[in-house]
Amino acid sequence: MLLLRAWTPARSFARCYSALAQPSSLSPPPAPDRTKAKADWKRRQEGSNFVDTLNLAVVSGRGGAGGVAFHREKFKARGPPSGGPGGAGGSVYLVASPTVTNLSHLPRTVRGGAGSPGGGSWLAGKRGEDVVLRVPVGTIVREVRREPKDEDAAEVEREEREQLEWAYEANKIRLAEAEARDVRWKAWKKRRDKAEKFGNPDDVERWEEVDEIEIDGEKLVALEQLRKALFVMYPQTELEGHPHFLRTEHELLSKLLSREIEMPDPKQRRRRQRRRRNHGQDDDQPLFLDLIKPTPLDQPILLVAGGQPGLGNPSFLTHEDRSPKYATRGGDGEMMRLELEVKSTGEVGLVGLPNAGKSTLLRALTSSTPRVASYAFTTLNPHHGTCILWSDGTFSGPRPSPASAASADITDTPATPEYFSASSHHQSRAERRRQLGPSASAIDSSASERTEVLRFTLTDNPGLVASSSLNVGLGHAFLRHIERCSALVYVVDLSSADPCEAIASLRAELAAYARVKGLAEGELEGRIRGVVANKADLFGAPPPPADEAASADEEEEAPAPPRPSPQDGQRKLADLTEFVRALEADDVARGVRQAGDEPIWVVPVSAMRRENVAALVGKLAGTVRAERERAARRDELAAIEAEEERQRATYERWMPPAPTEPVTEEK
Ligand SMILES: Nc1nc2c(ncn2[C@@H]2O[C@H](COP(=O)(O)OP(=O)(O)OP(=O)(O)O)[C@@H](O)[C@H]2O)c(=O)[nH]1
Ligand SMILES: [Mg+2]
Repeated sequence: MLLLRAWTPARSFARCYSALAQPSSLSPPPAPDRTKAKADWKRRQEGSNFVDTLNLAVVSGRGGAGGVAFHREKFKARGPPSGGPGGAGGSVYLVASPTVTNLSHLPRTVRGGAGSPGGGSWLAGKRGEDVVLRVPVGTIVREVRREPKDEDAAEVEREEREQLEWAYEANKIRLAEAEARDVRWKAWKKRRDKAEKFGNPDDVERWEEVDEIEIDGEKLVALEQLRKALFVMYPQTELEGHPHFLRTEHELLSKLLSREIEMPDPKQRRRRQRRRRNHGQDDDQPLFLDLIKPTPLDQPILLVAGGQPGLGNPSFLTHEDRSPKYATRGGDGEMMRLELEVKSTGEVGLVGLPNAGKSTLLRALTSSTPRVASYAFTTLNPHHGTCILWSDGTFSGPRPSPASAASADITDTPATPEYFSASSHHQSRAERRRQLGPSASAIDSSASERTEVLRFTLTDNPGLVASSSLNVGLGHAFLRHIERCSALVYVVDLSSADPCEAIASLRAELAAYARVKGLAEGELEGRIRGVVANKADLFGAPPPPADEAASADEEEEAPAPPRPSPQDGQRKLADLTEFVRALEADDVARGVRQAGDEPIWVVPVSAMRRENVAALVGKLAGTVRAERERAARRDELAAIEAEEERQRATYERWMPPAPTEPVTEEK
């Protein structure tokens, strides 16, 4: 009865609830991440379903029970046992995939399929379906454990253990009785057979069941409950005094006691934590994965293994027991709670204040189309683009835009660019090519001759504001994606009042964030490789109006404020370069940067008008090549170190230890 009481849903719910309500004294629950909720809300407001942090539970499927059946055939009334084994439960795997960019496709609970029970005619049950979670490359996976630290949970565990011990004791008594009875029965049968053959059968005493040892009622209930959870019985079978069955039961209970297998939970009311490697020992660390590289598809990472399949009744066939009328149930699935955090990995990350033109730049250099608008925080999640450099000196990033509306297609575009609008969908290819203008056809015509020289990824990050590092606003939600880029580039608005001030502010934020996250001193500032001075077109005379109608409109409007001269722009650019050199010297003095490193480049561009972007691509390509060389050198060094370590370990294993005491020679 006690066992039943321990497993009633109401009780376990009350316990779970109190376990949640009472914070454990050892590990205080983390404060709710308000910034995350705010970031998600803001993204939803903008119509984006980008999710970069997620808590989810993964549960593997339960194994199917083995079948209990006997073969039936014409002229063969009592065939052999023919129950098939159950199907194994489905496991849950994890794969870091380059084709996934966020976690919005993942549900809160992921379940592996349950295995089907085995059938008659030796038919095995169907395997439960495996589930593969696909997460973006750059995802950090942490296992969250709610340890049953509080007294209530410990009490449940103690009760469970007690039930198991009682069941074990009851089974032991019954087994001893059954075995003794078996011996007596065999002796009695021998006597009776002899008497029937040679003498008077009435001389042999009647077979009498000897009174069995009385077992405590609670212990019997505990045994019955566990029996139900462990075995499937043939209909209308009474195996209470069956020695072979009791022996199998004894083996299973011993394994449960020594924690070789887990306690079953017949109704699946409670999910078990992931099985510890050392069965209940605390030395098994929670799972932690940092998926920097894509996982090979043939080597997915196993999170929780599916439950073991149950055995069919032929598995219990022995010389003594020719018709076993029982099979075992499948093992329970496991559960693991995970916390996923995506930190995008890009080769070059764009860092800048809001409205500096980072998204416009990404559109100009790659075929990625992040939203662009003249207000701050247009971008709320990172956007990636790939820039390809061809042998003829061109780069195939941007989709060529209609020449007549060169600027209109970039500024203040809706979320869906016109390239994807319904009208352009139904255009013929020739029609679209005509619309794209002569530049597109020039590139296309030489496409067969040119070859790809370099390909790199660029990441447009949300704009940073002062105190982002303190998680103000959507601070860390934005900064986390900068952490992983191997090279960083500042994007500043050259036409703003003080571009140097912008760089100083960005630099301070990066330094503070590195400090908050426990990164090395100057880790993020040290990754700055260049500065893009954007909006250089705002200096000097405005471009001529596109058509007459537009110029007529402008004449009616109030006169525009005077534009700064090209000389102003050059002066600002020189100041900016000087400021960057001073920062570089400071970095070298602090040891963040090496004196021989390539200098930080400063390139003026107009991302909107796509002017001087070719020069910028050249600089970015140089940076990417240098970074790749550096990474290759690092990998080489790590490989040499690992090899040295391996050789040292081998040497220590095979060489005799040095004598500790001086050996005295006998004379
Ligand atoms: N004149 C001029 N305007 C530009 C240039 N680049 C961007 N802009 C304008 O600047 C505004 C902001 O551009 P975005 O690309 O959205 O800026 P952002 O840095 O991505 O902004 P957030 O996403 O808010 O961080 C838009 O109105 C663009 O049209 C440029 O080279 N010249
Ligand atoms: Mg943007």
